[in-house]
Amino acid sequence: MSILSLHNVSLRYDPDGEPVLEDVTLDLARGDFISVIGRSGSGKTSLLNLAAGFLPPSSGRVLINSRPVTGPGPDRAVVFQDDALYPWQTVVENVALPLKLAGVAPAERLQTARRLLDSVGLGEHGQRRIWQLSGGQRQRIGIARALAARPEFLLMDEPLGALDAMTREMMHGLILKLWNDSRAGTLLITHSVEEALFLSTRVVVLAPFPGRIVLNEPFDFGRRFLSGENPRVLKSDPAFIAARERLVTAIHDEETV
Ligand SMILES: Nc1ncnc2c1ncn2[C@@H]1O[C@H](COP(=O)(O)OP(=O)(O)OP(=O)(O)O)[C@@H](O)[C@H]1O
Repeated sequence: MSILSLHNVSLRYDPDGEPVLEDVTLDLARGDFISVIGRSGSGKTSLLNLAAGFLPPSSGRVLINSRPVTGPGPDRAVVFQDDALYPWQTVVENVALPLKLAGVAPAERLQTARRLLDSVGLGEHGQRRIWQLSGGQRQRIGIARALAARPEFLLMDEPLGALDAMTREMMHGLILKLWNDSRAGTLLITHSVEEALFLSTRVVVLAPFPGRIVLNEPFDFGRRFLSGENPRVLKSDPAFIAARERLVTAIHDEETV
C-alpha cells in the first residue's frame, strides 16, 4: 500500500527566521481522506506544498513508500482554489491533458476523459469551452482532470473556497464518491470545520507560529454518508456536533493536547 509520509518535518522560508512548520509528522495512505484545518498562517498550504514536492523541508523527511520525494510527480495530483484550466481548450481536452502529457494515445485518453466527465455529471459539456461554465462546474473539471492520470494521492488546497454553500454541499457528495472510487489518498486543506469533519477519515488541526499539529483525530461521517446515511441527519448527529466543537476549540485554543 502506498504511503506519503512527512517525518518530523520543519520548514523555514528564511533560513535565519522562525520555522513556519515545526516537527510535523503525518502519514497519508491510499484510502485515507485527511483534512488539514487551522488558523490563517498556521502552515496548511506550506504542508501541502511539501507533500506535493514543490518545496523541500528544511529538516525532516518527505517520503513516498520510504523513498524521498525530490519534486512533483504524476503519483500526486494537485487541485487549487483557482482552477488552472485552459480556456482555449474544450472541457474534454482539459480533462485529457495529463493523459496527453503521459503519452496515452488520443482515442484512449478521450475515452477516459469522457468517463470522468460523466462521473462528475458533466458528460454533456465535453465540447464546451471553459469560459462557458460556472465556478462549480470548473472545479468539477479540475478534480476530474486531477484524477485522469490515476494518481495515488490527490492534494487539494481549498478547492471549494470560492463556491456558494449549496454548490459546496453538492461537491461534498461528489468528492466522497470520487474518493471512494479512486481510493486516491486525499489531503484537503480547508477553512471549513464542517467540511473537514463531513469528508474526512482523519482531521488534523495545525496551530500557528510555528505551525504544528495540535489535534489528529479519526472520523467516519464520510463513510457513513457513502453507506447511505442522509447528510443532514449526519450533520445533526450529537457526535458530529460535539466533534465540531472539539475542532473549533482546538483551532482557537493553543493549549489543546
Ligand atoms: N513563499 C513564502 N515565502 C515566505 N514566507 C511564506 C511563503 N509562503 C508562506 N509564507 C509564510 O508562512 C506562513 C504559513 O503560510 P501558509 O500559506 O502555509 O499558511 P496557511 O495556513 O495556508 O494560511 P491561510 O489559511 O491564510 O491560507 C505564513 O506566515 C506565511 O506568511
